Amino acid sequence: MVVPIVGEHETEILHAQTHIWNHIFSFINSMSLKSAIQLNIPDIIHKHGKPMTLDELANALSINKSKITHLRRLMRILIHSGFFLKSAMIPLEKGSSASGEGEGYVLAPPARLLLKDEPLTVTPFLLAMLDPILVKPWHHVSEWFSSDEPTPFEVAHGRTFWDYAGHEQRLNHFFNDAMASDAKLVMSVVMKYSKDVFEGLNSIVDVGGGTGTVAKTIAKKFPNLQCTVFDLPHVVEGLEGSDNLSYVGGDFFVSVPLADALLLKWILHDWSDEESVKILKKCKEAIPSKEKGGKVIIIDMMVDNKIGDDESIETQIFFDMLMMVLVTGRERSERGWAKIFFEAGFSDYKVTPILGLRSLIEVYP
Ligand SMILES: C[S@@+](CC[C@H](N)C(=O)[O-])C[C@H]1O[C@@H](n2cnc3c(N)ncnc32)[C@H](O)[C@@H]1O
Repeated sequence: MVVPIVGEHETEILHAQTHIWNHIFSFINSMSLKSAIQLNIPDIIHKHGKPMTLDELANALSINKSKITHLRRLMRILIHSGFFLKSAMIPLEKGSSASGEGEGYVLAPPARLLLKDEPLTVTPFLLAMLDPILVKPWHHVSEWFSSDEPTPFEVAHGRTFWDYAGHEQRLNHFFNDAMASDAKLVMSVVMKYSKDVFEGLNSIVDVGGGTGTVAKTIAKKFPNLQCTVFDLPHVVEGLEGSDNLSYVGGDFFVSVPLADALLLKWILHDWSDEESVKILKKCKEAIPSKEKGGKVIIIDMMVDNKIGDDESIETQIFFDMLMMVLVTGRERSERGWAKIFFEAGFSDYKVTPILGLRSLIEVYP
């Protein structure tokens, strides 16, 4: 143990400085990960099939030779943040310019979800959330607190997120791709553990269903169930349905297509309580009574402070801040959810916590 040679007061100050530095530079974790994805590092190491030396990685990346030692520094932070491991391997060949440690890089378990060909990849979500369009509003949060604008996004870009996505094709595409990638992961779990929520229905509308990843999964598993994807016109424009899948453009503040059940995945966390109650009231108008099987199925976060582990708590708080900065929404506790359900005239709900930080909530008229 190193005996401190400064007093208690100075030790405290120096600790405080480290804590602040650590927070100042937290973005370096996200940006380093983004660089690795853009360089295709997880896929290259995965395809290599065995531990990959720095030299082999540098060759495969065709980076400028003068950058090899910098690549090692990038890999070091990614090892520290748990995306790669170094495993002991064959000794280095003579003349190698690698670090001399005789080890190669392999993927750590979370990096598997960053592979491009992995069906449940999170890469499109990562690239979307760290795109300059979505990062810029974070520079305007303090200014937003003293402005009349509803969101920092509007301070930064002069219009709402949804309006911007309707006019800027690049944002529309990368955001829809991000949502589709998340929808695949979520549906893989829902179809395995909660498929029964769709049993007995004749029709379902995926409200704000994006480009239809969720609805396509349901339509395939339930060929007799009529599935409709309902979203803003610019999102569903030009998309082709199939026998039991169709696309409808519209605005859920105006009306929602009629169906036995409605699905709202990652919708209500985008909106304030007041706006969410309006959407839920439109949903209630579109479904039959509880006795006739009418229900709204919500897939969204239910904040639980007793969740226990620090990473989960911090991730819930990150999402709540994200909703504050990009849109007018929030993440809700069970109490927050119950409040908007009852205000919109629903009578009961059932929570199935099968999706990690998110839950499947059935809400009955
Ligand atoms: C966070 S995304 C969720 C997409 C999809 N449900 C998913 O989880 O993969 C929110 C969706 O709501 C749609 N949306 C926003 N405002 C809308 C409105 N007024 N009427 C219909 N859809 C809307 C967006 O276009 C977007 O596809």
